[in-house]
Amino acid sequence: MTILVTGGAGYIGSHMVLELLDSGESVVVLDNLSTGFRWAVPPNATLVVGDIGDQELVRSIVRKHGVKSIIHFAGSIIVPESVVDPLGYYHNNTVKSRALMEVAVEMGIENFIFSSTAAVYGMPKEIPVREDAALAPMSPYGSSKLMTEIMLADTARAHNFRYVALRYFNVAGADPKGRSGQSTPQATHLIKVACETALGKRSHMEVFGTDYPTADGTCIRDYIHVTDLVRAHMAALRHLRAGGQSEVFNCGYSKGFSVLQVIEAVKRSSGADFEVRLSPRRAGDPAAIVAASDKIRMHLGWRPEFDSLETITVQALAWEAHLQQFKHAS
Ligand SMILES: NC(=O)c1ccc[n+]([C@@H]2O[C@H](COP(=O)([O-])OP(=O)(O)OC[C@H]3O[C@@H](n4cnc5c(N)ncnc54)[C@H](O)[C@@H]3O)[C@@H](O)[C@H]2O)c1
Ligand SMILES: O=c1ccn([C@@H]2O[C@H](COP(=O)(O)OP(=O)(O)O[C@H]3O[C@H](CO)[C@H](O)[C@H](O)[C@H]3O)[C@@H](O)[C@H]2O)c(=O)[nH]1
Repeated sequence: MTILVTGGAGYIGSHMVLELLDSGESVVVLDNLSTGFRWAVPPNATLVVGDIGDQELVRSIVRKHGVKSIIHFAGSIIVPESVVDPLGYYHNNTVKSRALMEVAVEMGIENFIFSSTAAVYGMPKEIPVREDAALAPMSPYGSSKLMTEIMLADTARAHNFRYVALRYFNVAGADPKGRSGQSTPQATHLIKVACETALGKRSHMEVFGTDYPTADGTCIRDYIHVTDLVRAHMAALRHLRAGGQSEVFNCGYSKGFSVLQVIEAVKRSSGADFEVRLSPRRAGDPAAIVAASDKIRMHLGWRPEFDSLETITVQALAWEAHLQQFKHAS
């Protein structure tokens, strides 16, 4: 009953692999290492270096390892990059997800868990945003993920195929045991950038937009610890294995923090007072987005354990310091 984790050499995927192995599962990772790292896959998981769009390769992995469940993280993830390269994003996120799903249906995969995103909502009318809110992505990244969600829903209606799509809000933090963390060089995510600046890897950082209609003028996001997020996947897997129906769940804490509040938290956790420059808005950013999280709590019994901005920033800083020491990624 091996689980195929696509994108398992990446930030969230590597935490998923650790959680699965900790739970005694057998894991095979398929990753093209475009943004992931070979070292991020623990030796007791099998790593196949290749592309999710390579159907013959996926077929052979499913056959060889007796895969019954797929957790699909592989994709391109940067909102502003998707604005300048929409076709690249539709190709990697939508077209290749379709290829993967086609093999999943053909090979009788019973459980499929998909990494969706809060970006499918765009700028929601009501906050916290519920799963049944209008879907109006503001970036090709969000659209590329929404199109995959639509394909999943249609496929589940037509075939013996069940899925859970998890709409992640802003994922941050690192493995509490210090085994993995966000390692992407030239990362663009706020907490990662702030941690790099706190540790002197960058001379300063920027705040993108101070004229949003929020209390302090900067964007509000719901930051979820990566370990709580992968535990939501474990709950989704149990749900599907028990014969549960296809569902879509938000993954967030229902708590919003502004960009300036996050930077303050990183300053407090690190004790470093670094330079912060106020800059114009970045393309594709909604002003505020916070998850309604009652559905996942109720249906999957998910209970977060690390829902504090301080815990997230302290562990993200610890991982950043580890990276600097060992120069895993540069
Ligand atoms: N990080 C976030 O805040 C966030 C929020 C919402 C959703 N997500 C989603 O979660 C998933 C994982 O994100 P992450 O932050 O771990 O990013 P990441 O870049 O660290 O991981 C993505 C992994 O997928 C691999 N990959 C990319 N395209 C591939 C392909 N065609 N074939 C095989 N492997 C491929 C990369 O090498 C990498 O290891 C993505 O689907 C992303 O859209 C992330
Ligand atoms: O150096 C930085 C980096 C970010 N920001 C701001 O911080 C906020 C958060 O930005 P991130 O880049 O950390 O995250 P996003 O909200 O753009 O996107 C993330 O969350 C989305 C859902 O909300 C998607 O899931 C997406 O995959 C994931 O990258 C935004 O207002 C952004 O403009 C800065 O001010 N300075």
